Amino acid sequence: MLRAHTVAQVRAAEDALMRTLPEGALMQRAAHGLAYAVLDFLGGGYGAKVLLQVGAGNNGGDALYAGAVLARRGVGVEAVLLAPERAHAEGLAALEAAYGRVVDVEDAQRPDVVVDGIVGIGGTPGLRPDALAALERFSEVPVVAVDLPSGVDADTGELAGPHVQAAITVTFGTHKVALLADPAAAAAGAVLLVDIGLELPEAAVEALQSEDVAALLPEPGGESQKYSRGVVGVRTGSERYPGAAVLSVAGAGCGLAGMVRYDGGATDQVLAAHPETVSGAGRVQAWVVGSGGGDQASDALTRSLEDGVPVVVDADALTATPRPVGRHAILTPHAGELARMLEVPREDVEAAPLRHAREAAAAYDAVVLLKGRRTVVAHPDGRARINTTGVPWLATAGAGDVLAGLVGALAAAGLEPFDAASAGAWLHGAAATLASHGGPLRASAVAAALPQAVRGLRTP
Ligand SMILES: NC(=O)C1=CN([C@@H]2O[C@H](COP(=O)(O)OP(=O)(O)OC[C@H]3O[C@@H](n4cnc5c(N)ncnc54)[C@H](O)[C@@H]3O)[C@@H](O)[C@H]2O)[C@@H](O)CC1
Ligand SMILES: [K+]
Repeated sequence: MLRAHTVAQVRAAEDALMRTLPEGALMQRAAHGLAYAVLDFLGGGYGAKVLLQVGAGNNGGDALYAGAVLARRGVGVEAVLLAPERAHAEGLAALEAAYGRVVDVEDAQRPDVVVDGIVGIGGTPGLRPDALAALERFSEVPVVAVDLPSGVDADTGELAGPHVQAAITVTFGTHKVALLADPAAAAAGAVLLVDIGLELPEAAVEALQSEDVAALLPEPGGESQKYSRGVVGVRTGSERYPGAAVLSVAGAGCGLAGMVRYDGGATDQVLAAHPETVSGAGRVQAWVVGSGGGDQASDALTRSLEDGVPVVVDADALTATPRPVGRHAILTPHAGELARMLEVPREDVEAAPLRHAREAAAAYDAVVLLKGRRTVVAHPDGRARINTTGVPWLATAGAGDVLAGLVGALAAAGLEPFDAASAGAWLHGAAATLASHGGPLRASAVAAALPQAVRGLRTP
């Protein structure tokens, strides 16, 4: 499991560890990890040029100490001090002892890499004009961010004005929430974690990794039969929108549940595309409702909720969802749908997806899966998972229908709603990556790649 912690959690863990270590030891661990990441990024040290942007706090201290390590490896290191009188004194002395130079930004040589040590977890969101001006001097040079891209809100992943756009972020001790949650996560680039030995409490936000998904997936045994593996019922699509039915049945029919039952208005098309489907109402272990259901979606939702089994609620059924609906429901909106559900502008949801997914989970007392580049799964008890698989090509019509069906199959197979939603998002993204191969894809290709994504988890 990849774990992300809040600033308060990190500070408490750092304080506890610092009491057991010699002064400055933690910063040395951080700075060495940072220096080696920069060397890796440069592909070697000798003859390269690095410019450090150094703020007033320990984040700047990390950059200065790392600069000293780099300078001893033959890197030409220059440092711009954004608050010269408050720059980390020992870090500065170390840099100067290694023949690194402090320069005014207008005198700096063109570097191969800029190191962003402006602010870390002690920063307020946004960047001050002097920091912004210093960054703009070499705006086309790749940035390695120290701990976080400066300017983002560490605990929420929200932005408030200008921020650094990093190629990579080297973070210390644990991930920060902003490194998982969009929009900030999109500013972090690739994230490298340097272990500095922190003992951390339960994470504020998690991201499932392949081994976590593998452990959650159902495993058929010799005694298994189709009913014991779970039946997923699908009430999506309509005569007018048969495609949504075909695609949600394709997701539900990924093979993780024992059987798919279709009970909607597009039976002929569903059976033509997926002859293994059973048609008509009957007992199921989870329902999927909403996609392309038009006016019938609300009725399908009511009947499905009455069964008391997990219900995946998508698309047209979302606005008909009672509030609270209860913890057997899994709501799967995109930003526009969540905005309508919470009666807020869509831009507000996009600017703060983690916050809005949590608000909706609390308001509906249900698991909420908010689709996006970094899909958020929020539990009404406050837990949240953020999905890191997928490719931009996945933003294609029908992909959400496949996801709803897949999550329904996992719930029918016995996964808790929170696990079904987060494992479903992971597999959906992994299947999209396989289907894409770096190129465009159709939603049906994502569904077709699901068995391969599952197989990949079982044979590492
Ligand atoms: N505490 C520790 O033991 C360790 C801390 N480490 C580093 O220390 C960082 C935290 O250091 P600090 O607590 O000193 O805080 P920071 O260095 O993150 O920032 C605080 C300073 O930046 C200024 N500032 C705040 N917001 C700003 C903005 N928007 N624009 C410009 N300047 C702004 C403030 O005046 C303050 O002096 C971590 O992110 C990490 O990089 C690491 O060395 C690991 C060990
Ligand atoms: K930084």
